[in-house]
Amino acid sequence: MESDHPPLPTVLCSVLSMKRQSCEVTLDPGRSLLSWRELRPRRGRDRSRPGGVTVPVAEIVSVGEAEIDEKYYNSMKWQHMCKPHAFTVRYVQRKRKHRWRCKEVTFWCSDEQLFYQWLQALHDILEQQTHRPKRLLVYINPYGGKKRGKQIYENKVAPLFSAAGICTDVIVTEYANHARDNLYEVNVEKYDGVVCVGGDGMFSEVLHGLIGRVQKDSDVDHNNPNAQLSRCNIRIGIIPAGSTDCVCYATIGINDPETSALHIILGDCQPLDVCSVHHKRTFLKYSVSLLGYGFYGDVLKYSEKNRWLGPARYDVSGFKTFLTHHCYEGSVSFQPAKWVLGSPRDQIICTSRCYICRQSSKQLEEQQKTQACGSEHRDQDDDWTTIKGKFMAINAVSMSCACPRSPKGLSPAAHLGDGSADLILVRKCSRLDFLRHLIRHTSNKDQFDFPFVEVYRVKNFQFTPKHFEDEDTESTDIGSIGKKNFPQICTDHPSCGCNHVNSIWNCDGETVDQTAIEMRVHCQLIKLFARGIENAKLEDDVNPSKVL
Ligand SMILES: Nc1ncnc2c1ncn2[C@@H]1O[C@H](COP(=O)(O)OP(=O)(O)OP(=O)(O)O)[C@@H](O)[C@H]1O
Repeated sequence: MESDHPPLPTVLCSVLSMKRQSCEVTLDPGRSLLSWRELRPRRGRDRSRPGGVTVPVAEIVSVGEAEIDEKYYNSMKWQHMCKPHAFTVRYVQRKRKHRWRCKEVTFWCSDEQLFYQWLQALHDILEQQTHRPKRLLVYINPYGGKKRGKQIYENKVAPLFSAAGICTDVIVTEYANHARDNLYEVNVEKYDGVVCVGGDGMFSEVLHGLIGRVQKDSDVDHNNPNAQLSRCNIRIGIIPAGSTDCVCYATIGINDPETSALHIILGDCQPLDVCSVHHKRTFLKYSVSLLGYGFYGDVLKYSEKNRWLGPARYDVSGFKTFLTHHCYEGSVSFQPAKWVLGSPRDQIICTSRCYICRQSSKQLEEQQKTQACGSEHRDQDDDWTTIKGKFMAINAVSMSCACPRSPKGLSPAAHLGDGSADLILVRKCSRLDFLRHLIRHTSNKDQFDFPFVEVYRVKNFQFTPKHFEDEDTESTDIGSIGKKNFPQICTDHPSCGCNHVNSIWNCDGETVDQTAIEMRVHCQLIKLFARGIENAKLEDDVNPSKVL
């Protein structure tokens, strides 16, 4: 009688040589682990402790025939090898602060047959990692950040892609929006991912190109603020080479090109919420990190005027904006995200394999199933909350927005893929109070714990500046009002600090001209080659390569 169970994969275990030491090397396909340990620990090592390394197959970067170093081979002849038969395994090694490095180890086999058996077994097991990309489209911004995009890609990323057997088509952009426009034309189907080498602006270009392309292909009108956008299944990789690299930092935990390249090679997948921003029935932009009016809008306005200062422009402009201390009047309406499990002040940080994001993912799947069966999913329209006032800042963040300058970010407990954004309202306050609020972003204290700060977890919101409410809203474009210096109405005396012109919206570091906007969160609209920020303690229990 035949058994119903598939045959158990056989464990391959051999004695191979590594750095002139005999090692017991084991490939356990059942547990997806490659491990090795020295049979006789080298002098100076603790002999009572069996040393060894275990690497999950999921973290092997590549396996290949070793490049033979003649000198080394000659010194190996004592092992009775008449021909060199060695293979090299490259794998991920975790360093401090979420930094990854590609480590390599070479094993020497006593005969050709054993060598091919190992090579075949390792190739077979890597073939099963079907989520890994084989072909990538790469866009390089040669002018982002310190203008080192090309150099970073060629020196740190391309050699790793090539070692991992990834084919690439590389486009060095020639003008702003080159990547975005190109994504409307290329045959994206033939790629497993799109990689951008640059900063947040470059990522935003690729994001707009890809989402726009998918909506075009599936006949979705992106000008309709209520349209159900089609999800993009092609993943985006970010090789950080910009000034801030906020999206990379918040999804991987570090701005490091080699770490990002390794996440791409391993085929990581992190779903990400995207917010659409509209003015009436006109699409303006997509945002994945910060949509900020008031303080962060003004910081961007000044920093754009001073691009020649390079990355330092953000500090200069932040300081200047703080000194000007403007507040803006208007009304904010929003619908709370009632179904999400977390709240902005619960201190539950979004980490890799985040439970809250996974729950949203399940809900999204169920919603899509219901829609596929013909039932309409309807949002409730009756739970709008409106807040009127004078604001120093209105920020909607769909991720923590952590970056090296602000390691906790604007909303430390915001989630990457829960389908919501944290709406932070900083009401008019003294300069000192505002400074206290800003300083809290760099400390462990709750930055929302002030009487002038409110935070809500929302699925959408609308903002109307004060003067816009007083005007004929159907015919007036707010951007042009600002430009014409239309007299502004402040309900207090002019000395109240309310600004006479509007601020602008800062949408992921790009300016938006219109001030009256509506924003909606699209749950897990795109996917990144990332895994969220690893919780070092948890990850240690689950897998990483470690000395046992
Ligand atoms: N070849 C190019 N010439 C001029 N501008 C370009 C080119 N390629 C891309 N851009 C534009 O440059 C802008 C800034 O690029 P990028 O985001 O890479 O760097 P950055 O602004 O220094 O970094 P960050 O956005 O992280 O602060 C983007 O908005 C992008 O559209």
